[in-house]
Amino acid sequence: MEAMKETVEQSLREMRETFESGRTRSVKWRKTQLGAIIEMVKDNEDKMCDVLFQDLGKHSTEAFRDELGFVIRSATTALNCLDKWAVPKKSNLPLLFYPAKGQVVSEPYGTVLVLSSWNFPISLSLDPLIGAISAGNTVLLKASELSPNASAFLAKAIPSYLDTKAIKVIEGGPDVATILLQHQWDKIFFTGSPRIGKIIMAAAAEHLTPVTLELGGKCPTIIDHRSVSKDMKSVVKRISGGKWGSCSGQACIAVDYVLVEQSFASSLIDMLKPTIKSFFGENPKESGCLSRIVSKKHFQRLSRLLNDPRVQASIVYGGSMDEEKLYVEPTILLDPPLDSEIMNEEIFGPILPIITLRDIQESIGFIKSKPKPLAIYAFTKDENLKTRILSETSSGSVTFNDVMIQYMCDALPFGGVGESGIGRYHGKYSFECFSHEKAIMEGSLAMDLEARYPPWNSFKLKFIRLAFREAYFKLILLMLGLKK
Ligand SMILES: NC(=O)c1ccc[n+]([C@@H]2O[C@H](COP(=O)([O-])OP(=O)(O)OC[C@H]3O[C@@H](n4cnc5c(N)ncnc54)[C@H](O)[C@@H]3O)[C@@H](O)[C@H]2O)c1
Repeated sequence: MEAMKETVEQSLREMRETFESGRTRSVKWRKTQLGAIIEMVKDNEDKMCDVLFQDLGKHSTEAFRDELGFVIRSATTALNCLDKWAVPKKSNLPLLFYPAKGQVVSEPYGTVLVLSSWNFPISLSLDPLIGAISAGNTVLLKASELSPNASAFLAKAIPSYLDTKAIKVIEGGPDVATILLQHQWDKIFFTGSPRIGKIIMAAAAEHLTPVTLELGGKCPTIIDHRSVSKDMKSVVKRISGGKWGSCSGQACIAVDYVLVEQSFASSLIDMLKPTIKSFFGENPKESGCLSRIVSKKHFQRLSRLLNDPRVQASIVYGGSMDEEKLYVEPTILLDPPLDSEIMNEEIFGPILPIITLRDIQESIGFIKSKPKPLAIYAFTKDENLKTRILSETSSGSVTFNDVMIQYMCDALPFGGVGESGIGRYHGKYSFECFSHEKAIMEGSLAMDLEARYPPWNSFKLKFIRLAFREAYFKLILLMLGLKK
C-alpha cells in the first residue's frame, strides 16, 4: 500500500500541474479528449464486450445498448454541444446598476475523483469522465474491483487514447479508495451504495469538497391495471425488461417491486411467466441473455434474502439458484412479508416481489413510507393518479408508462434525492455537474448612488425600499422631491 500511496500522490501532483497549466480549460483540448473516447470505444468494441461478458455474463447486444452505445452517444452529444454549454451566459442586472454588466461563466472545479460501480462498469466510468472532461477538469478514475476485467481494460486503454497527464486510472478496491479519499479533491463523483456514499461524503466534508452521489434504493412500479388494461401486454413486457433485461436486475433504476390491486395479481403473474420464457427460453441459465450475479458475496446476499422461510413461502415462480454459476433464476414473489429484508433492502437481482393493495391509490402512501427512491414507475392513464404521484411523492425521477428509458434521455437530469443520491448528470447536466458557475459583474464607476452609503436617514430608507421593488418611476419622483 506504500507504493499505492506514492502513486496516488504522484498522480495528483501531475494532474494539478496539468490543470494549473491551463491546458484542460481549452475547448479544443476537451473536444480532442471527447473524440478520443469515441474512438476508444469504437476501436475496442469486441474487447469491451468480452470484458463485460467475463465480469457479468452480459450479452454483447445488452452491453452495446447499456454501455458502449450509450457512451458513444453521450460523448457525441458533449462534443456537439460543448461550444454552446461553455459559452458565458449573459445575466440581466437591475436597471439601477446600469451600465454594469453581469454574466455567468462555467469554470472547471480542478482535479476530480470519479469512483464507479461494477454493474455498468464501462458506462458508469466513462460517462462521468465525459462530463468532467467537457467541463475542463483533470480526472482520476477508479472503477470497481468487482468488475476486474472492465477495470483492467480501462486502466490499459484510457492512457493509450487520452492525455495521460490529465486523465488517470487507478485500479483497486476499498483500500485504494480509502487512500484516494485521504487527499483533497476539487470534486468527488461517486456511483455506488448509500452505505459507502456516507463514507465518501464524510471524507469530502473534511475539505468541504463538493460531491455528487449517484446511489440506489428500491424503485417501485405501480400498475393501475384498470386504466392500462388494453395495453397490458406492453406493460408486462416493459416490467419484465426492467427487472430481468438489464444486468439481471442489478441496476440502480431496475424495477425493484410492483404494486397492484389484489384482484389483478394472479392475471399479472399469468402474463409474466410466458414473457420470461419468451425472453430467456425454457432454461434461462443457458440462454446467454441473462447476466449473472456479479460475485459470490452478492449471490449469497440474494440467497439470504430468498431463503427467509416467509419469503420462500411467497415464491410463485422460479426461485432456483446455482452458486457455482452465480445464477439466480428469474423469480416472482407474491406478497412477501413487508418486514422481510427483501422488502427493505435494494434487491439488485432478478427477483420481483408483487405487493397487493386493496386500492391502487394506496400505492402513494406505500411509497411515502419508504426512503425516497431513485425512480418511480407508474403504468397509468389516470391523470388524477399521475398528479398525486407527482405532487405527493419525492424521487429522483418519475416515469409514466415505461421503465428505465429515462436514463437514456440526456435532455433529462439523472440523479437521486434523499437516500437515493445528491446531484445529477447526463447531457448538459453533466457539464454543469463538473463546473462551478462563477458570477461575474462588471461594475461601472460612471454613477454613484449616495443612498448606498451612511449616514443613514429616512430619505435613504425610502430610496432603498423602492430600489428593492425596482419601482423606478417612484424613485425618480422621490429624487425630484415629488414623492414623500
Ligand atoms: N445512481 C446510479 O447511477 C447507480 C448506478 C449503479 C449502481 N448504483 C448503486 O450502487 C450500488 C451497487 O454498487 P456497488 O456494489 O459497486 O457499490 P459500493 O458502494 O459497494 O461500491 C462503489 C465504489 O465504492 C468503492 N468502495 C467500496 N468500499 C469502499 C470504502 N469502504 N471506502 C471507499 N470506497 C469504497 C468501490 O471500490 C467502488 O468503486 C447499488 O446500491 C446501486 O443502486 C447506483
